[in-house]
Amino acid sequence: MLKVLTMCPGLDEMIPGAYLDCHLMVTNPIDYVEPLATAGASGFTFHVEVSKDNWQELIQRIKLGGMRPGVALKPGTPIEEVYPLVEDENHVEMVLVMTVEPGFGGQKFMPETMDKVQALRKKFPSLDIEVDGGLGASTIDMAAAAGANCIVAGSSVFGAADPQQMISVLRKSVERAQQSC
Ligand SMILES: O=C(CO)[C@H](O)[C@H](O)COP(=O)(O)O
Repeated sequence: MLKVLTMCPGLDEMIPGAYLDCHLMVTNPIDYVEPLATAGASGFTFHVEVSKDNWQELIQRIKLGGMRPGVALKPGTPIEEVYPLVEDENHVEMVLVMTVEPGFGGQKFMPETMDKVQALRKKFPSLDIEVDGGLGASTIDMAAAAGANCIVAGSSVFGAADPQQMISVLRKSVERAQQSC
């Protein structure tokens, strides 16, 4: 069980123009909508596993807070669980397919999660699909080919001798995959 929570009000002003993509691995995401809106978050991604009863209200509140709603799912959660949230009139704008168990950086990419990315891309050709966990030079092509277009990368970028070059490797892989569609 993780207990660490850090909010940084005014982050948007400290890094002007940055897209602040906030993924909440918490039990009650609705409690954090207002604090994150105040902190200047751009995107608010909640977990489908804890939002079965209130995702419609959550999406509405996130939008009212001026943020972009996204939904995340853990490796063991079937992809079908997010379909209603993408298909609803008031829908999420991004799906985050976790490619490791949520919790910590530095874990090993789970290739079996790519079936979910593929299914999602086939059903929703223009949806933003994010992947998070173990993404780096040796795994990015798999994720990009499956249809992911938003990449969360920690260890591979911050541990690289040249972080900018690593970001470019990740970006080019996604661009190549998109061109070959
Ligand atoms: O927090 C995470 C899991 O909950 C992520 O996997 C993390 O942010 C990305 O780290 P890495 O690229 O090292 O896997």
